[in-house]
Amino acid sequence: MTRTKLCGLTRERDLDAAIDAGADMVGVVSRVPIETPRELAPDRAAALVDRIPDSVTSVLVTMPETPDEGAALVERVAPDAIQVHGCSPAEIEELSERIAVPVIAGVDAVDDDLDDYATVTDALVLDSTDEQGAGGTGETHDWARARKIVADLDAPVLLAGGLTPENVASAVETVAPFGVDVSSGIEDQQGTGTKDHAKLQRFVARVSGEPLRA
Ligand SMILES: O=C(O)c1ccccc1N[C@@H]1O[C@H](COP(=O)(O)O)[C@@H](O)[C@H]1O
Repeated sequence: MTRTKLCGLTRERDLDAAIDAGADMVGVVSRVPIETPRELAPDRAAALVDRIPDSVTSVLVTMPETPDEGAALVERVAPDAIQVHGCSPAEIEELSERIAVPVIAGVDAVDDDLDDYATVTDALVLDSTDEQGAGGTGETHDWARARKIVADLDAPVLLAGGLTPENVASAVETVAPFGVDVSSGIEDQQGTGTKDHAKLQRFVARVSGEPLRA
């Protein structure tokens, strides 16, 4: 079974739609040093996380400057897992030692040090990142290379980067990841930070291969 993570949720109604659609994981973005419409203040991120039922994994997506900053944000937002972008393996190892929740590393699919991340994290998000390591770019990457990474790495890999309801079934077939992760591809217009509920339902249905829920 391929897990589905729907990310960059900014509104209660989008979060509820993601949960109703059957997402396994849902993500909120907070404290990132880039311009993104998906960024929430920590208290707002905490309020959304508080709404998520135990059956769905809440993921805090962030780009901490230091492990201390990441640990403080986890304490404030109280997610089930933290996804960090732009961190070195050493910083991730230090963060893991300070918190009680799993750490997911957001990494660029073209990097060649992914083994170093796999040894210190609970999972990887294999993404198309910008020069600061941020995701949410809406860009796909080389899925043939991604398939090899998934097969070779000793850690669960979530495939991200430019996934949409239209291409996700093909991505799953080509890459065979542990899970898939989407943000901009289910927005009403790319880059708005608000989700199109029909798109997110279609995305989850295409991953599971099940007919759309009523
Ligand atoms: O979404 C963002 O703005 C963001 C900012 C900083 C770090 C990560 C971010 N998003 C992550 O990007 C992938 C999916 O991106 P997309 O589907 O290509 O838009 C996902 O893991 C988000 O958590």
